[in-house]
Amino acid sequence: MSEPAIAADGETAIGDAVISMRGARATLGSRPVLRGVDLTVRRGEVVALLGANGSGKSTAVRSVIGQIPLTEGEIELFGTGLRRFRQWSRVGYVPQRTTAASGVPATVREVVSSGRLSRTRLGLLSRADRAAVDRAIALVGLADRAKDSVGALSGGQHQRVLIARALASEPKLLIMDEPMAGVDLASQEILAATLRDQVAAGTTVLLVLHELGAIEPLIDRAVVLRDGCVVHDGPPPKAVGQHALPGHDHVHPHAADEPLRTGLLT
Ligand SMILES: Nc1ncnc2c1ncn2[C@@H]1O[C@H](COP(=O)(O)OP(=O)(O)OP(=O)(O)O)[C@@H](O)[C@H]1O
Repeated sequence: MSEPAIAADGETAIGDAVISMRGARATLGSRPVLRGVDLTVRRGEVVALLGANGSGKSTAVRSVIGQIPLTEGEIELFGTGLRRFRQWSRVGYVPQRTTAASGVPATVREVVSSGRLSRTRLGLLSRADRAAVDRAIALVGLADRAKDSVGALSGGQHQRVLIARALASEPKLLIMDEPMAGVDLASQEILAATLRDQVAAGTTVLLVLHELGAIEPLIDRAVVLRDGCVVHDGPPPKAVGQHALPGHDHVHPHAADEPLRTGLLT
């Protein structure tokens, strides 16, 4: 692959790959979970990674951030091979939420501040760092809860804290694993608005989603995985009828003439 062009501001030029995954294979236990995945996300794009339970979505994004090693294939972030990539403050990651609240007795501000550490020297937050933390907390609508323990928050508010933590480093690339899962409607609307602001500011976004829901209008492209392989890479599939209802765990894609088979149903 050719070297990406470098714009005057030192960023990769518009249209260049921020995430480039080629021929990715990964195994968990003895199970091949990624079986040759190609995934490119260009600067400024919002890409949804869709697919049925167990199709490999979380494994793909966790490989992108170096949490799961590939057995074959290559990953580049901002044009740099993952092994040499060090600029983690440019990447915000929101993991799949497993519990409503963590057992750690930390306040909202403490958790969000931890997302800023990659920007600091020796882990000391400057006045500008603290301002960025407060901005991230305000973005997700939790300014009045900054001193509260995260344990006292609802599931949706907890998810907003995790997103504020990812935003605290003012990342150029935001990767979120099912950000809307188990989140109440009010929090979903706040999250959709937060994401809209990030996209408007030019942030590149990769989202693992079960359904497109409130963020559908923001999505440029959808990549659908099935059994660890890409079965669709193109316009987001449209949810129609019953399948547009919240809680429905898959999406029917419909092309003009013939339904597009993404394998989400089987
Ligand atoms: N540690 C592990 N050891 C063995 N298999 C695993 C492990 N972790 C996950 N798996 C399996 O790997 C497959 C892919 O998991 P992954 O979490 O990437 O799927 P997913 O598409 O994100 O699914 P979901 O929508 O349920 O989050 C699943 O079948 C899962 O059971």
